[in-house]
Amino acid sequence: MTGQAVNTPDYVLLIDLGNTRLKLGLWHEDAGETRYLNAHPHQTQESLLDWLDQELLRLGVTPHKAIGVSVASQALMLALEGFLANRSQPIPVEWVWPAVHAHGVHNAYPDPPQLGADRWAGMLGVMKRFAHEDRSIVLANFGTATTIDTLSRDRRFLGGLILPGVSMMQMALSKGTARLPMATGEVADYPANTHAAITTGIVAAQLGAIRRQIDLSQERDQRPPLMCVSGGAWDLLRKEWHRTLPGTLVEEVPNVVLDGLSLFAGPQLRANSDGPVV
Ligand SMILES: Nc1ncnc2c1ncn2[C@@H]1O[C@H](COP(=O)(O)OP(=O)(O)O)[C@@H](O)[C@H]1O
Ligand SMILES: CC(C)(COP(=O)(O)O)[C@@H](O)C(=O)NCCC(=O)O
Repeated sequence: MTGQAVNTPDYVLLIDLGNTRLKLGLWHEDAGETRYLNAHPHQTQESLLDWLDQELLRLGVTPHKAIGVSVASQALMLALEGFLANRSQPIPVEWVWPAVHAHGVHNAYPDPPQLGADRWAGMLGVMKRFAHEDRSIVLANFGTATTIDTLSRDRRFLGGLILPGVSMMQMALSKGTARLPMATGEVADYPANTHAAITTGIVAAQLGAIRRQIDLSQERDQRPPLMCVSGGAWDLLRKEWHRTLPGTLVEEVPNVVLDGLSLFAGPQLRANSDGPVV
């Protein structure tokens, strides 16, 4: 029937369900590429599902399945699965969980399910994107939390840091003290007002943590790592990054988690994985 979405076996919906936003992509099997769609916050389940409905209507094709990672609540995952399963053309969801090894990457976590699935997909995403890079890769994701993960030259995920994200740091200071506001100041060398003092402290904490991981790679490899950055809060840090870490190679990879997920979308590529896809 004209105008009706067709359930097409060569399209796979990619879902990155973070603590703040859902990020969506569409993998096209024949073209071997991902169309990055959009992102939406999920303060309320209802508004998220309304938004998703609109996004799916706009696609013009119905993916035959979805592949996702989630670090959000089980309840939200189930709501999303139910919503996609109950459409006139159902889209079953396969969730990707961290494994000991997948797509050429070894996982440092002795208990892989403990690792955030988004961090694992991020490591696979940089691996895919920079397959020929002969240096360590440090991926900093500035999401709800900030994570700073290192992939070694021989493609082992070595481990990484978790710290509160930019907004979470701002909220913690404002909620946990009597006198500190939600800061909106500018970064300064020696801040002389409260807003600037908070903003500068937060930016310094974020970039200082990254410097630590860069220095560790430098010591181990005797050369600097390739730095990759992603996440909604990166925009707030970009300017200060270039001021405090001049000369550091940096690649902006906003869709790196979706890139990692796309490895599980194609049958040939998926066969290379020994990780659980459940
Ligand atoms: N329009 C926006 N909506 C929500 N968060 C935003 C927005 N713009 C920037 N941010 C920042 O991005 C963070 C969320 O980034 P995101 O990559 O979506 O995180 P997550 O993967 O945890 O869902 C927020 O904590 C906030 O600091
Ligand atoms: C660290 C995280 C909260 C980051 O989530 P995000 O900010 O991307 O929503 C998430 O990856 C997570 O819940 N991890 C589990 C613990 C771990 O990775 O060790």
